[in-house]
Amino acid sequence: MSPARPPASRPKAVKSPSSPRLRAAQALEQVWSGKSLDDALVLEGLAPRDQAQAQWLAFGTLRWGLRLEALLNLLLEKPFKAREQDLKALLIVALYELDASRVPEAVTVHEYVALTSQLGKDWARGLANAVLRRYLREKTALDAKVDAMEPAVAKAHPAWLVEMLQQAYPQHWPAILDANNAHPPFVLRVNARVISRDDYLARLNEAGIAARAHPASPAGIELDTPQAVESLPGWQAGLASVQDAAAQRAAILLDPQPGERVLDACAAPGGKTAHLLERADIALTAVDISPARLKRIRATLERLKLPTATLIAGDAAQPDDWWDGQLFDAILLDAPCSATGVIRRHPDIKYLRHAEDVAATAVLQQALLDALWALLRPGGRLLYATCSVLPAENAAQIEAFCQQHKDAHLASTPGSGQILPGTEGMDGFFYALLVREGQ
Ligand SMILES: C[S@@+](CC[C@H](N)C(=O)[O-])C[C@H]1O[C@@H](n2cnc3c(N)ncnc32)[C@H](O)[C@@H]1O
Repeated sequence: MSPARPPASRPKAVKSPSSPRLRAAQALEQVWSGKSLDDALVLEGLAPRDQAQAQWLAFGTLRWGLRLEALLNLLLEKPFKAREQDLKALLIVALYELDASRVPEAVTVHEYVALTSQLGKDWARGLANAVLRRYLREKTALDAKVDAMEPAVAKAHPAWLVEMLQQAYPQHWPAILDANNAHPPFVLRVNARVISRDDYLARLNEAGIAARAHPASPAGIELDTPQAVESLPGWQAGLASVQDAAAQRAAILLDPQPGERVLDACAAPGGKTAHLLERADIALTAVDISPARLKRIRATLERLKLPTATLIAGDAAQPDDWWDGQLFDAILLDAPCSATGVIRRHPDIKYLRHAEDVAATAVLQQALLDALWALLRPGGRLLYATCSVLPAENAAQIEAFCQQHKDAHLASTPGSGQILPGTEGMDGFFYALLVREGQ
């Protein structure tokens, strides 16, 4: 009698797969469970080309995932079980790639079918093959079916956000959804301390990088295609930074004057801190609650060769813990917010934010405003900023603040107010410049 054969070993899923497609699928699965895309997408160990593909797939899949999930449901006889979320994520990435890439479809299907084995799910090869081939056969009809579903599904947004946008912008909400699904432009801010915009445009031109002056920001330059920052002329010498034109408005609106004491209250990673220092010689204090993020400010100021600022890890809503008691001439409060204005840059927001977060964030913003107002000298100005499009965090927040603080006056400065995503190519932002009455 021959000895009993050992049971056939089941293939095991690979932890850090070499396939960029699997890395994107893993990232999607982790964002579903609450991780940010920055933390979820692991690029280590991939060649630069594969890193770019993993990023392209992860961003595209998160941008359109809520729609692709509905599409996948139309293709399945029964939904995936909890232990099959890895397979579900892989098929959603596959549907995105089949729709968005120019790789021959048969090759793409073949690749994804093979990847089911790397998940340790050989049994799913037939299923993946059938689902993806049926999608290709019935694409037009299936896409039309999803187009006809409610806007939250067809335009891939969470239903709560669509409802809030419809309420706030009864005319404009469809354009906001479209802008959130568009690819963001790659925008630079030229360091005005060391080079003019025209001269930096000439440097880009010499380097063969197509770019033009941004119409919405005096220091802004928009590139035709995104670039690795290290390949930009004078990057290490601090000639330029990456920053959307809407974010570039903060320093312009606060307009720091030489010698002023300025507080940047929620400062990390420091894009606006640096811009303030590029515009004037000021005594700047930058506070952020996250010590890890505060380190990034230091690195940014060093690269840009800017004068030092006082950097403090602290809670801006509890100034007694860190304030030296001297009033500020100007304060920037770039408050934590829903980030609903920058979804085109951070599509994971569609999964990570929830309706109840908006009210909770508004409470935090109010506490920050109240605490910081007491630090402003009479006649001084506080610029309140968010990258949100929701009135509860913006206009309604400021209206309530002005009602409760009779010494607060809302300045009607051009360029302030609500910027909707896509307006003049910008991210969605909100600015309110408050002046404290008195001398
Ligand atoms: C919108 S981001 C600021 C972006 C920054 N101004 C820039 O331009 O690079 C908000 C920041 O607020 C910080 N933050 C959140 N709650 C805070 C608090 N209570 N006190 C101070 N900082 C806080 C977060 O760590 C985050 O870095």
